[in-house]
Amino acid sequence: MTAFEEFGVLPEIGKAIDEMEWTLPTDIQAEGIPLVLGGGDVLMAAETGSGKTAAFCLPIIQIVWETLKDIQSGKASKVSTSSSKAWTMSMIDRGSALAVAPCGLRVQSREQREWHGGRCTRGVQGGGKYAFEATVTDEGLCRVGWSTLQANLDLGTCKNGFGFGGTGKKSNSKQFNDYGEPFGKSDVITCLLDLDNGEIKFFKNGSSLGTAFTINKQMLNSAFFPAVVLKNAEMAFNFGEEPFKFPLPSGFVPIKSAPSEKVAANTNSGDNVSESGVKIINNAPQAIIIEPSRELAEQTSNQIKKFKKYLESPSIRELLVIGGVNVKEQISTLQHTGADIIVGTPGRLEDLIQGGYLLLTNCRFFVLDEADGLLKQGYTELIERLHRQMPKITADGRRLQMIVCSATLHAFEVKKMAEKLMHFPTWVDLKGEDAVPETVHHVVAMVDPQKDRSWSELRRHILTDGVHAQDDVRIGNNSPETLSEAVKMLKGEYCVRAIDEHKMDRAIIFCRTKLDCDNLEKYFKQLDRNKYSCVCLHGDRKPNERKANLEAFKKGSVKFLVCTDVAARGLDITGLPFMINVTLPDEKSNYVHRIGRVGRAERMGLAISLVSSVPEKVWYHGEWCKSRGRNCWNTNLVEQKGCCIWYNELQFLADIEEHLNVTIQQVEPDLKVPSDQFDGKVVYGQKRKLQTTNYENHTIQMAPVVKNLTKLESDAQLLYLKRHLTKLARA
Ligand SMILES: Nc1ncnc2c1ncn2[C@@H]1O[C@H](COP(=O)(O)OP(=O)(O)OP(=O)(O)O)[C@@H](O)[C@H]1O
Repeated sequence: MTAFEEFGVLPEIGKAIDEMEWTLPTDIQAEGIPLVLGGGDVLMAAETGSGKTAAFCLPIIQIVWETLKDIQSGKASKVSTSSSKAWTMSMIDRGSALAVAPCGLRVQSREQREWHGGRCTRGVQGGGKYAFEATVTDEGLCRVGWSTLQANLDLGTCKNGFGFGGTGKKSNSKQFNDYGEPFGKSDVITCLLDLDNGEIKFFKNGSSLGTAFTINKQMLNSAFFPAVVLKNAEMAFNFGEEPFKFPLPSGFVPIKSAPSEKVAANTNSGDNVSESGVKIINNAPQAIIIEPSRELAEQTSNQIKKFKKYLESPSIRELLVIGGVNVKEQISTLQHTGADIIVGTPGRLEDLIQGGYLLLTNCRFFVLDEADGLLKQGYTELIERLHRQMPKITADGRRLQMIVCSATLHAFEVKKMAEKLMHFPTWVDLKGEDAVPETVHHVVAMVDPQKDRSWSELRRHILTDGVHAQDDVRIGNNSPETLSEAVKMLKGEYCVRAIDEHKMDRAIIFCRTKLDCDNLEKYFKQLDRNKYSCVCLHGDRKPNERKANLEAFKKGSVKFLVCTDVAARGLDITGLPFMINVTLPDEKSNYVHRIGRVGRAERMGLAISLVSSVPEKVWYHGEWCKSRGRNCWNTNLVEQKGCCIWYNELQFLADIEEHLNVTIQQVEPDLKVPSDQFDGKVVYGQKRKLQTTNYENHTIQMAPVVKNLTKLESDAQLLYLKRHLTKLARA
């Protein structure tokens, strides 16, 4: 049995892991895998390079495969449907503060400022006349009526919801109009839906209040569900389980007596367990994994391919859904081959979902990798929208599981999102704060153009970004602009010096802008295209070039990868020894991610950040810049409607240090890293020699303890036997 199997992983997956020569799960895997297998929502916060990808991919692959197997063997079709037949208020399709009693026939909200609504587990469609009774059981504000599944839970505030409120108003599409009369505690409201004539009306304590709404023809084909919304109030429902308190007008029946062919399931609530149970639908995957970049999505998809290698009959179909690739191919795969697990970037995923090519009806895993990054990139709404469209209980009765990962999960946005979308999530948080792995040595080198005047004598230097084209920049003038230009020149020199000093033959180099990357690439080529062979990875490069460049770097056919933050997160390049930050990121979490490209999987890495001691004027093309930087040479400051800002790296350094609660070691401009600074024994890119690793030497570490325990157990057993035999002899 492999160590992974002891954590509940299937032997077939264990075999694939064995082939990858992973001996033991990392800490995050040991904690995370059982939690996901157990069915919970999990937030995984662990350092860069600690193996988070496998921590969520392995259990997902396993459950997806087990489900496929169940479907194949016909087990899934035996899923109980008894509860699904009940007419109750949904435990799932409801606002966060709406409590539903276990019987499902009484709801309450004690929220005083906001309205919280809910819908019934069943609805009706396709003609007929139906009714249910709602009784006000406590003081407060109530609105009750009918809505389709597309309607807001806040009944009456969109075109798909029709409500009658206690203040004597009817409401639809936020139009609140006088209707009937007010109602309150102990009043019984009969809600009547006439699908033959397209009418909704209400009775109060048996007296008709007249027609409240007429339903247009288009909407009449939709399924309508009993719905309610409350503000600090309570209501009880009778869908026909009990005799009604007041007689119904002729032709109307209690909704519970609707003929089965007219009954619709509330698919928002997962009460869509059909008699035939789970079905495989080609374009309705079981898992959606969202990644912030194409490269990362591809990497995760490749890992899944490796893990699922020995899972056969049925085999798992995974699909990569990223931009820059022909969408028609993705659509065709979805329609013809199908997909069980989708790994994708947000934009393309959304296109396919909105286009109806990708269905969320069977989705049981919703994974946000690099979640804080996704939220910071502005995908909060998209995530919420997708989450809303996913059934909260799957067709075989399992709850939708949401898994959220990052090395920097300690962000306000993440906590807010988790509170809103996740169901009692468990935090697997190994450090309790954002942290840098021990395997990364990170240092900063000050670039001070006032102390280091070498820039004034440079005969050859990096092409700078041109922000000072309109400024009076010249040697001898110590203006902020001149010093800023000097920093740009010096950074090119320091970067080359760092490479030479550490004899780097493999490094990832981060620049702030795409232009900075291009300029550094040019400079390297100008200096020596073999010694400093490099490729660029940033958003202006074509998808194919990006892919080829990353491949070239991974294969070692070029030494340096010059990139923007597009490559900051998640990229896993085995044994990468060095990383250089030409400019610090303004987002502190990105510092953690950037330096985390080295020091992964227990290998050592060195990260050097060049930090300007003076403010540097840089490009900043915001929404106001029509071309978003392309051929834009507006060197005015943003305050003057331009596209430049003054960048204060010292401040960013202070922010990073405060966030990580560390003082980052400073090195001299010679960029030597004192060997006694760390343990002095490291070879960057290789595993630590003298220290025991967390997982590789685990068995060796544990051996004496296990031996001791075995002896104690055997002693205890002998003692027991001796006593028992003595007792027997005495008897
Ligand atoms: N149990 C294990 N044993 C050995 N190597 C492992 C194990 N788990 C993961 N790895 C390796 O560790 C490296 C980092 O894993 P992964 O990319 O999942 O890290 P991560 O925690 O997601 O990092 P980041 O936060 O940067 O995205 C990969 O090369 C992976 O193959």
